[in-house]
Amino acid sequence: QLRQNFYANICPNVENIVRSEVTKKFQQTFVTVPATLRLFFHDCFVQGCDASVIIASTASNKAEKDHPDNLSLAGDGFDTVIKAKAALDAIPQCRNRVSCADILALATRDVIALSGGPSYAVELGRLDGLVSRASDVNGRLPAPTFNLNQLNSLFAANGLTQQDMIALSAAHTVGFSHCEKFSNRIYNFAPGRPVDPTLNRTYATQLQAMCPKNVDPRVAINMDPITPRAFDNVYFRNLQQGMGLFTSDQVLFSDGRSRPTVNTWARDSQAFNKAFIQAMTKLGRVGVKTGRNGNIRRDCGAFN
Ligand code: HEM
Ligand SMILES: [Ca+2]
Ligand SMILES: [Ca+2]
Repeated sequence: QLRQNFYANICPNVENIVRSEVTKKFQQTFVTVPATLRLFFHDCFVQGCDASVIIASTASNKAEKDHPDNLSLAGDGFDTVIKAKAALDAIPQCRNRVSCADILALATRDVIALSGGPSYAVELGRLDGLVSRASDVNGRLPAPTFNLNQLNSLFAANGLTQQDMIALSAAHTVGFSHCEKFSNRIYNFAPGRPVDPTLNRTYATQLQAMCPKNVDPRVAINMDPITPRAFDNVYFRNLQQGMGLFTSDQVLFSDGRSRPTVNTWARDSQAFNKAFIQAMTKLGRVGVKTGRNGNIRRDCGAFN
């Protein structure tokens, strides 16, 4: 099982070394924050938190990162882990002793704190996985069109409650989305009703301006239009205003079963922070590898 201070005798400075590399990377580009956070989520939901998402494809194996749902993972997340790993490997005592999965868990905690979110103790001791197949991603990641039942059942399959799911969705308080991920909501929602009625009218018009039909597919927009670079509970206030970007965001307010939680966390950032920390800690326990199911990779992007 995981525990805090797992590396106390193996690599006592691991947390400082990772934090200092993540901070350097953050100073170069803010994208480090959303990229690392999303990478951690996509790792944990497929084969557990085992860095399987970081593995590169080879001639004989199409890896998770080349599944369509992972193609939009920003390179800066992978790069953050690789840089932190290199810094650890430069210290003889730490060389190849810290798993890539744990580095990603620590880096995720650090990017959240760097962008103004809560900090928390990270449980450690994950091993890196021995399998990474694109086909394993099928059906394991949520789609932006999901309704509450679909969200709840996918998160429940990972041991997470509706509360955890709502708290984790607030990760969309930072970062970007490509236009195609929500274009259905602004152009062809339903026959005779092009715009999703749960979408704020002004916001819908702004989205149409930023994402015209036939927009360059590389265009990406802020998911939180108000505080895109702050990890905060404005995500929930946006939902109250009809400014959730995806169906899967806005449904948390539209559906009466999740709306009370959204309202509470929109009002009370302390309560949100507490729930978020608990949910991230639970996310970090999903499918953890121990013993013969894993190892510590020498290169996070390739099996030993
Ligand atoms: C609840 C269901 C979720 C759905 C349907 C969903 C879907 C998406 C989609 C479609 C994007 C845009 C990708 C793109 O166009 O590049 C995105 C971005 C993002 N997601 Fe989620 N997501 C969900 C939950 C989460 C969770 C639990 C986390 C982390 C704890 C997370 C973190 C992020 C981040 C940080 C980004 C921005 C990435 C970037 O700017 O590079 N998401 N998500
Ligand atoms: Ca994984
Ligand atoms: Ca924000």
